[in-house]
Amino acid sequence: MSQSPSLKHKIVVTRNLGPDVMPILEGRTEIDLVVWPEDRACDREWLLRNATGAAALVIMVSDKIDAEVLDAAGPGLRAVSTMSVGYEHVDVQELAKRSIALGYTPDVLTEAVADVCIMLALMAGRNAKQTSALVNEGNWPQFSWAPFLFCGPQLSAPSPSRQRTAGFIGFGRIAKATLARLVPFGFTRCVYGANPHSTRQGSNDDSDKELADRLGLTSVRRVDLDTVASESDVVFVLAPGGPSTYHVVNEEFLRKMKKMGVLVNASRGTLVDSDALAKVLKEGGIWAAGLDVVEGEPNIPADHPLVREPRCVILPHIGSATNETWVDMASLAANNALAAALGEPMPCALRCLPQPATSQVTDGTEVSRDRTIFGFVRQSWISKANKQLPMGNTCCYTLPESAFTSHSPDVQTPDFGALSLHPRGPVSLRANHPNLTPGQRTHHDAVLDHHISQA
Ligand SMILES: O=CC(=O)O
Repeated sequence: MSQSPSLKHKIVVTRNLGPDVMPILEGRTEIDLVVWPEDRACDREWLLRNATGAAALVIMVSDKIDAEVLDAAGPGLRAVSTMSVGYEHVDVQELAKRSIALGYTPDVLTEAVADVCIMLALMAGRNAKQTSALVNEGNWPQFSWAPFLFCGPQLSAPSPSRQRTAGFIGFGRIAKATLARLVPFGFTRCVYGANPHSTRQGSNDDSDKELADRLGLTSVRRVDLDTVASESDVVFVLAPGGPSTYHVVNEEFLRKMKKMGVLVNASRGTLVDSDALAKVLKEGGIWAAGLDVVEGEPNIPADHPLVREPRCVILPHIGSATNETWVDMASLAANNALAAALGEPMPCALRCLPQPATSQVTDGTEVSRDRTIFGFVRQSWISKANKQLPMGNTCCYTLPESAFTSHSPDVQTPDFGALSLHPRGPVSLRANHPNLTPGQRTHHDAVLDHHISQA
């Protein structure tokens, strides 16, 4: 049966996802697809205008999603789907308040970003910026084979007695994939820390030991940030952005690093204080820095203090930019949006946020406060349902408090501690839909639509 246009689910996409991926959304008769038509970052005004009535938004890191956009979209918005693993550009608390889910794209980019971490460590340590510039400027003849000119610290251990230590701020999937790449370079030790505001203390000795054994390392240790700074030959910054990690790499941290140390940041620019880094580089406090991200990007002018530092290699946030990975990320972002719009569970949703696409119907007893994320009900649906649903059996929906008070192991951020805005406990609804049986997972809007059409 063909659907009338007004019943179609609107998906707004802020950047054309290319010929390999757009067909996932194009040609779906149930979808009203609206795509930003230009080959540049989407204008906010366009997004505000076009978001109206959307069931899902597919967005890029360059799109800021806040209350204004969510207001513009209206109560039908079920999910925001970002083509990224990071989501600092999305106001997750605002999403949580409105029970809007967030789709994102972890895992598929892990290897590509880990590759770039190694590339940046090598480029920064080995003077790639200055040396390639002199070739590009036609100055090779002046510098040919001057002894020690452009020497830098060797990434690989030059001998077994000179062991290398890798340091990480943030120790999630990308950090571990980067660490694995460092083993053939002769790195034998790893120290890692989260951020100074984290409430999580101490190592998980078992998993650290298991990782060390698996990779053939002498040790993997969770330590404080001072130790990460002082013991590491290369410090990799691979933690989520946001207020809790803002400027964790500040002048104090940098001053504790080894003079031959290299700093690599492939996560978010806000974790590193750019002015402090420029100052410490200029004064020789550390050897070099390799950055895929800079605070304030993409508006980094040519006279930015870090751009002017000869041993600061800067890439324009291309950590995940391989053909394979971007197709995978774009496909996942499109599939997340499609699933949410159709009322199905997203293939990859942020676990700390409500999952409005599905809910667990119980027999009326409170679902235990376990880690399940099913069962959270959209506030808009509850009020709509209370008005419109006939009364009958009781369905309870529970809020998993733990989802808001503990951190997802995926994201390792304490920001979610702040998401305690939802512990409003189980919500009871009365409905007499014949298909609502205890334990069943169903889709709110589908049930509601059914009721309305039966009424
Ligand atoms: O930075 C890129 C991402 O978050 O995917």
